[in-house]
Order: sequence, then structure tokens, then C-alpha cells
Amino acid sequence: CPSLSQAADLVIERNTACKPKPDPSTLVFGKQFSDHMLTITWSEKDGWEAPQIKPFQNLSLHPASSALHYSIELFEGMKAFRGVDNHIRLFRPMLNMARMHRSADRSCLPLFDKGELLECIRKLVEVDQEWVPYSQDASLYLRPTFIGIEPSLGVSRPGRAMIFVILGPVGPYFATGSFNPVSLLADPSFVRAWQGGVGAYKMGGNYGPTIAVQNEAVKRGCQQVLWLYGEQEEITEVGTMNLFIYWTNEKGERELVTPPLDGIILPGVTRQSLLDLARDWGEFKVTERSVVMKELLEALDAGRILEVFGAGTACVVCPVGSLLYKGEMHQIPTMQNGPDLAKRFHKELTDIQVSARSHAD
Ligand SMILES: Cc1ncc(COP(=O)(O)O)c(C=O)c1O
Repeated sequence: CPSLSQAADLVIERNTACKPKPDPSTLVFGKQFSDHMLTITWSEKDGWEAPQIKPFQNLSLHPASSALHYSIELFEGMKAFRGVDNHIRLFRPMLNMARMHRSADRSCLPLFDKGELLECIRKLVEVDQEWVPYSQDASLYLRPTFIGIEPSLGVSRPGRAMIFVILGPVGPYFATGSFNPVSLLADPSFVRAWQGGVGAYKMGGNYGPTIAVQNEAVKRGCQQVLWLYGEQEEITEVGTMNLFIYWTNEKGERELVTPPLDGIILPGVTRQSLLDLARDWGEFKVTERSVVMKELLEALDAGRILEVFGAGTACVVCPVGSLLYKGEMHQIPTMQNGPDLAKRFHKELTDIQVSARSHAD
């Protein structure tokens, strides 16, 4: 980085009109924001400017800004938790910084120092620490965002850019006690990402076009989209979650399978964490490989599927109960085979998030 933005240079302007904090039981994802935000601007000419923490406010952008025209935009999604010991912790944040760095590189946005950015984010969370809910069911969602703000309509590498980070409290994905399986639409006529594309990067441009497909899923009585890929109909990921299948494989072994990081799926922090936990337990085979629709349906028919679930920051783990494929609804026995692996992962991960146990990368 030509001129490194340093956390030590942070300028903090405190908000003198802080808002009342919402009741954690009434939170709706993405609608409430805290009192402060972090901004760091960059220009080709001057490099990174001193990071600023300032009152939460609107951005003022040139209408030709490249983020608005060519989707030169990327983001991250991560959470801060208030632990049982009242300490506030981020969950494996360096994995998010590393993913953000890769997305920046692929977006032709300037590279940044991951450790320094994380320090600025930590400081922001400290300034807004009262926004981290005093509840083990709720958390503070962090949305680091990186945009091209080049004031020019030329389709080229932006000469100006801005990182900003906003925060908002979020409630539990599942209402207390419920862990309801979702239904998925698997329709091969829709494609989210492809080989050589940018599916592995968290760019805004990957998400906007999925909304119409999500609406189609709801129209057909499903809650989420299972994205398939290619002639073989490889199973890739679900909505904004990575996918896991727990089954008895063709050799008769108990196995947890998840699609590989082959450039099509997002390398999820939760995905990595489940793989780490399962390998640590050593109780069943853990495999990263692609599974095609035909294999999944054959295994279902043969009664070999134990559980199917999604994994992501929002829900941690989300059980899948049915699959609508070519007009036929297939039931998946997740949560019916006990002991439930999805539930065990959910408990283990949420316990780590609110405890003083290691959060090491
Ligand atoms: C497309 C997609 N896949 C998977 C995930 C899960 O990633 P993570 O566990 O890092 O939240 C997300 C959410 O960020 C996502 O948007």
C-alpha cells in the first residue's frame, strides 16, 4: 500500500445526540443503526487518509461515482457478541478482513492493511459498545463496505475509493426455542455464479440479481434458493449460506460433505468454522467435494440422507426440511434423525461466540 492508513491516526468525532437503544426482542435485521460510523478514503494521488469515526450520517457522493454505475462495491458481514463475562468479542474477524482484501483485489479497489482496518473496526465497536445487545440471543452486526467513488463514467479502475463501516443490532435468526427447517427451490434455470466469474467474492453485484429468484422461490412456496450449477447440476450454496450434507455415503460411511472452494461459492467463515469443529471432533468423515443433484436425490431415495443444512453468519446453522425440484417437493429428514448434527453445530458455535473460549483464526 503506497501510504498506509493507520489505526493510530484515527480521528474520532463523538455523536452528541445518541439514540435510545432498541429492545433486543424487537430487532429487525438491517433496519436499526448505531450512533457512529467509520470512514476511510483513498485517492490515487494522496493514498489513504486518516480514518475517521464520526456520527452516523448520509454519504455525499458525486453522481458519477463508479460504485453507482458499475457496481464497484464489496462488503463484509460479521458480528460482535457480548459474552457471558460482559466482554465484547468479534468472531474470527481476520477471516472477514482476508476475504475483504481478496474482494478488493478482484474489484480493482486499492489494497489495505487488514490488521490496521480491523483495529479501526475494533475502535468503532468500542465507541458504540452500548449498541452490543445485553442479550445472548442478539448481537451487533458489522457491515464493512468498500466503494469506488471515482467521479467519472469511464469503465476503469477507480482513482478514488472509500471504506465505510456501519453497525446495527440484530436479533436471533430463529425465535427462541424454534429451529425451523426451511424449504428450498432448486431450479437449474437460475444461475448465481460460474467458473471464471466472481461468485467467490463478496461483491454487491452478486446479490442484487438474486432477489428476483428469491421472490420466485417464495411464489412457489419455498423460503430460499438452492443454487445449482452446470449440466451436472452441482449443488453450490443456499441464499446467503454455504450448504452441508450429512449422510451415509455410498461406501456406508457417515460423512459430512460440503461443496469445495472452487471459485463458485463464497468461502464462508461459518463454513470454515464447522469444518474445523467437525475435523476436531474426528467422529465422522469430513469432505469438501461437489455433489450433484442426482446423487442427492438417489441418497434421499435410499434413505441415506441424515441432515441438510445451511451455514452463515446470519443464522449460524439453518436446517433444510424440503427441496422443490422440477415440480416435485422432496422431504429431507433434517431434525428427524437425532442426534441432530445441525443443532449440535449451532450450540457449539453460539457457545464459542459468547464465551471466553479461543476465537483464534
Ligand atoms: C453467498 C453467500 N454464501 C455463504 C455465506 C456465508 O458466509 P459467512 O459464514 O462468512 O457469513 C454468505 C454470507 O456472508 C453469502 O452471502
